[in-house]
Formats: sequence, structure tokens, C-alpha cells
Amino acid sequence: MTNALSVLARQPRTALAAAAAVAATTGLAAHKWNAAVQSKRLETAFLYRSAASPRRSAAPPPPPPARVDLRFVRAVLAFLRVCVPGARTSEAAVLALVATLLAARSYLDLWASANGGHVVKAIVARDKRSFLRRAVFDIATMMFPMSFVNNSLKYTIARLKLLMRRRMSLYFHDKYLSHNTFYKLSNLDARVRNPDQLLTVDIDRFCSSLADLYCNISKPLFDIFLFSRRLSRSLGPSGPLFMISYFTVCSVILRAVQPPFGQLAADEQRLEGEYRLHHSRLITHSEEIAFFGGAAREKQYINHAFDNLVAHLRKLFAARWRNGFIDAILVKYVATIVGYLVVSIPIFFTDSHIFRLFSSSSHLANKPSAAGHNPETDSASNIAGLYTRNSRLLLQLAGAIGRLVLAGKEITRLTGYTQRVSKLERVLDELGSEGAVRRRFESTPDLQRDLRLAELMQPGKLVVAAEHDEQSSLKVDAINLLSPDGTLLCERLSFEIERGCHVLTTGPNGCGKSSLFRVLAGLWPVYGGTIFRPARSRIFYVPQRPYLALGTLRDNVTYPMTWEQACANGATDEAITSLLERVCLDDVARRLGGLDAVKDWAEVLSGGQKQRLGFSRLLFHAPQYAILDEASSAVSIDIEEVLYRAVKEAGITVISVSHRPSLWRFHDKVLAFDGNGGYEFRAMCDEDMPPLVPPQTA
Ligand SMILES: Nc1ncnc2c1ncn2[C@@H]1O[C@H](COP(=O)(O)OP(=O)(O)OP(=O)(O)O)[C@@H](O)[C@H]1O
Repeated sequence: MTNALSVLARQPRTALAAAAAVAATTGLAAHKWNAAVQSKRLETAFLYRSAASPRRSAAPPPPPPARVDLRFVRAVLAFLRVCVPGARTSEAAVLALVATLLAARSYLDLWASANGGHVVKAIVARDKRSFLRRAVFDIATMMFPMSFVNNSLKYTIARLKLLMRRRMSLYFHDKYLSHNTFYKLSNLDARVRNPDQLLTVDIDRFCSSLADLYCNISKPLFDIFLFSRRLSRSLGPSGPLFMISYFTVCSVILRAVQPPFGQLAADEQRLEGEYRLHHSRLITHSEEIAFFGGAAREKQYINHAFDNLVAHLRKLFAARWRNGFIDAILVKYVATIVGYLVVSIPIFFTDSHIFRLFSSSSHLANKPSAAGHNPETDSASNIAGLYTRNSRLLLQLAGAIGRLVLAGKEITRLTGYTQRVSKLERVLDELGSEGAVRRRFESTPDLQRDLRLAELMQPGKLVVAAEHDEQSSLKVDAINLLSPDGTLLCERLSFEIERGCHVLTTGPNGCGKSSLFRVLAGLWPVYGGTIFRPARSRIFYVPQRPYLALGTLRDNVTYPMTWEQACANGATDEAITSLLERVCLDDVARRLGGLDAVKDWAEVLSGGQKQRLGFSRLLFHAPQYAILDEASSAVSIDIEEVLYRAVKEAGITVISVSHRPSLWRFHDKVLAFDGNGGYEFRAMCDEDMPPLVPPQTA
């Protein structure tokens, strides 16, 4: 290029054209870089704006800021192993395919630059045959592979992102949905406020960012190597080297002045999540809120969360503006000046040392002109062809370096997603491995209290009988019942419930009745003593508000068993219908479309009907023990009697929690908490029985 310029300097007519071409090239190169930066920013802004939701109000301590450090690299490598678990996986194959397509794309770009040069050369030389061959035949031939490669690249990158997201999602689903970790995360641990958003949005963003990073590093590096080599052949190594050096210095400066975009991205996701949480709570509790006339109060919550988000976005946009200002100065305008200076050296500084440096390795001046042509036209056509090709190559080179600098920004953004996803993984691992969350003992100024708590919170044991053991009873031996915030609910609680002995649990509100069952189920930790209990499938829990799954009525009766599993156990539609009759739900079932009807059952059933459905589920599973936690509080007393009789006839041992005196007669023993840490476990006596009241109608 530099020698060509010196030729041009001696030929004023072509010199002007060449100078214009180079100026355009430099300007375009800078423009292309800037366009890439802008489009990436727009994409980033869009990505940031769509997000999701958190859970509880207790604010966890702020996390360490997201930045590129050893911990980040380790986390990314660990997740990379999750996304691409082996060399023989489909993910590895797609990764290799993307690399191949990226390389093919680079070679096609190279071909397009060279061909553009040939076309211009043919035009300037008025060579019709050559023009038709290059401009029509060659392009018509190459358009198929070019179109194929471009679209295959888009498709394959999208597929790679999807494959990675699938691996990551399944990996996290395993952790989240085992050992009741989802329960512990939402109820017993305040470190992760919005697992739903992390699992749906952040994992997707993380995978997308990682895949983009792979493309934004590998292709530009390959491009820089390829285009610089090709440019060096005609311009000498100094031209491309100088431009690369300039852009490298630029990226170092930009990196130094760049705001903490990773942390800002992580904060934005969190605030988006909190804003969405308020909306989802409004939807979930719409009826209660409407009854209370709570719209104005909810509006305050929602507006407050939204204001926080807006304030953060303002801060983010201002940071982007400042960064964009410096970007534009360095990458667009100074780059253009540098480009002009580089190309002007052979024209204006032909006697200087700089010129000799630039022109040292060029071979153009030594090239003989083609025989049979006018030397001036030939030289002009060669130069025009070369300039077109080189300008395109320079354009590609600048674009490649630009993408590499952008990869730095992508890394910054990735730190934010990595921080959030790593934290989720860490918390899930801790909660999953603990079995039940133990309260971390925090020292307080009250030493006596600390010592007492430490003594009460000695780890206990939960011994679960084997699945085939039908004789096991439920035995609690000297456990201390504590709530997650460390409140002692009952000390050294002991009792044994033999099969066939129905027990009523009573006590004032908040005394720990439901907490006892949380400990029995393994949701809360056992402190102090030991619990011996039958296998999970032999104890069934029926809460006050039974969970209703999405699906048919039949699915809801067999839940959590699928219909296929139920059929394998001998279930039939007739049996399900008969169960619904026993809980007096057959009429409702018929009216709502029968066993196959798919509805939002939580919406269409009344409170009492939901409880009857809960009993039908219990009868279907027919376990050894049933924990009925206010399970019939919404049904009329006569239906309650029907339900309890059906359960007892099915041979199920009942452990009830209820404040209703009418239920006492269905039980043999009473476990009575006094609300002050004391309890009584004894046989029911006649004096306990309330006077019988005439049954009410449903
Ligand atoms: N996730 C939790 N974190 C902290 N404390 C909790 C949690 N769940 C319950 N508690 C506390 O544990 C205590 C016992 O609650 P529990 O639900 O066992 O009461 P209960 O006896 O079933 O009351 P009620 O008759 O009103 O249903 C209460 O003081 C409650 O505030």
C-alpha cells in the first residue's frame, strides 16, 4: 500500500482517487467498529430490559462486586464443563461446527475482498471479459456457499446457545428439585431472593453471553491473523501492525475507564426481579387484595420497586453515555485521524525515516506492468484493484479488532451473570447437602442465651424406615423443636404413635404444631434427639390448602403420581370416580367436565371442595399414616365426619391438627402443646370430648 501510494504520489490523477479510497476506508473502518459497538449496546440494552422476580423482604448482605478475577475464571470453566460435558457430546460437535463455519466465513470474506478488487480493476482497465467473469460468474457461483455459510452460522450459534442452556437448566433443575431444596431456598434461606428469575432468565443470559464470547474471540483472532497476513503481502507489515497497535492501546484505555458494567448488569437483573415479584404477588393474591381494597397499597409497593429500577437504569444509561463518549472519540474520530496519518506518510513524508519504515517490505513497486496495455491505465487499474481489495481488508481487520474489544465488554457483562448463577449454585449445593437447613449460630451479646441455644441446637437424627418395612411406627425421642429464627417451641419432645392409634395435636396459635410436622418430613432440621419414622411413601400430608396441580381432575387425585404410574399400580377410572363419591365430590366433578377436564382447579373449586379433593388424594395413596393439618377446616361438620370415617376405614392412622372440638371423637390420644415450650401426650378421656352437636348440612 505504501509503495502504491508513492506511485500515486507521482501520478496526480490516480493519487486523488487512491487518497479518497484510503480516507473512505479508514473512515469506514472506524464507522464499522463504531456500528458494531452501537449495535451491541442496543442488544445489551434490550437484554437488560426483559427480566424477572424475587421473594422475601429480608435484604441479604450485598454480594462482592462482579469482576474479572480468578474466581470468575474458575466459575466460567466449571460451567463450561456443565455446558459441554465431553468431547463426544452433541455440544462439542456443534462447537466444532461453529468453529469450522467461522473459519469458512473468514475465507469467504477474504475471497469477497479479493474479488471486489478484481472487479474494480477490470472496470478501470475496461476489460469486459474479466469484468463479466468476476462480477457475474464468480459471484453467481460463490453466492451459494456464502449464503449457506452465513445462515448456517446463525443457525448453529443459536443451536449452541440452546444446547448449553438445556444442559445448564437440567443441571440446576436437578439441584433445585432434589432434597426439597426449592422449599429450603424459599422458606429457610434469605440469600437467594429470586430463584425463578435466576433459573429462567439468568441462565439463558449466561449461556447466550458465553456462546457469544466464544464467537467474538475465536473469529476476530482468526480474522486478524488472516487479514493482516494478506494485507502485509501488499502493504508490508507496518500498516496493519500500526493499526492493530493503535486499537490495542485504545482497548487498554477503554478498559481502564470503563464503569463496572458487570455489577451494573447484575444489579439491574435483581431490580427487574423485585419489580416483577410485586406484579406476580398481585396476580397470585388478587382476590384477597381486592377484598381488602388493597390496590392503592399494592400500587405503592409496585411503584416503589419500579422507581428503584428506573433510578438504577438512569445510572446505567449515564455510565453508558460517558463510556460511549470516550469510545467514539478514541475509536471513531482519533482512529480516523490515525488512519489518515498512516496513509499520508508515503505521500507527504517521502523523505522521512517513517516513510522508509513503511515502504520497506512492499513489493508493488517492483511489479512489472502487464504487457500489451497502456502503462498509465494498467498502473491505475492495478492500483484501483489493489486499493479496493486492501480497503476491504482493512475494513474487515478493523471490524475484527472491534469485535475483539467488544469481547472485553462481553466478558464484563458475563461477570454479572456468572456471579448470580454461581451464587445460586453455591446456595443450592449447601442446602442440598445439609438435608435440612441448620440455623447458623450467630454470636450475640447475650452469652447465656448463646450457650443455651448452642445446647438446644445439637444435631439430632432422622431415621427413616426401609420402603418395604410395614411395621414401623412413628417415634419421636427427646427432640428440641426450634423455629428457623431460633425460637424454642418445645423442649425434649417425646412420643410414639403406634399404627391404629389416632392422635389429635392441639395448642395455641404459633405453638409449633405445624413445625413438628415440618421436622418429621425432614424440611426442618432435627435438634437434640432422634425421630424414627416410616418411609416417605407410607406417610402422607394433607394441608389446609391442598396443592392443586395443573392438569385433569384425575391427575389431581393421583398427584404426585402420574396417571401412567397409577395405572401400573392398578388404578382405574372407576376407582377414581368411586373415591370422588366417597368424598362427596362426584357431582362437582360431573358438572366441571369429569375426570378428563383440564382446568385451573385452584380457581374453580371452593375452599371446602379443595379440601375434599385433598382427602380423595389421601384415600387414593392409602398410606400408613396421614398428617391432617387443619385439612377439613373448610368443610361442614357432617362432611368432615364422612371424610374421617372413610380415612379410618381405609386403615390409615390419623395425626390431626385442629382447633375444632367436633374432631376430638375420632382420636385416641392427644398431643397438647401449652405454647410455653411444654407439652402433654396422653390418652383421650371422656372429659375431653365436647358435647355432640346436631350435624349441619353441607
Ligand atoms: N419459615 C419460618 N421461619 C421462621 N419462623 C417460622 C417459620 N415458619 C414458622 N415459623 C414460626 O414458628 C412458630 C410455630 O409456627 P407453626 O406454624 O408451627 O405454628 P402452629 O402451631 O401450627 O400455629 P397455627 O395453629 O396458627 O397454625 C411460629 O412462631 C412461627 O412464626
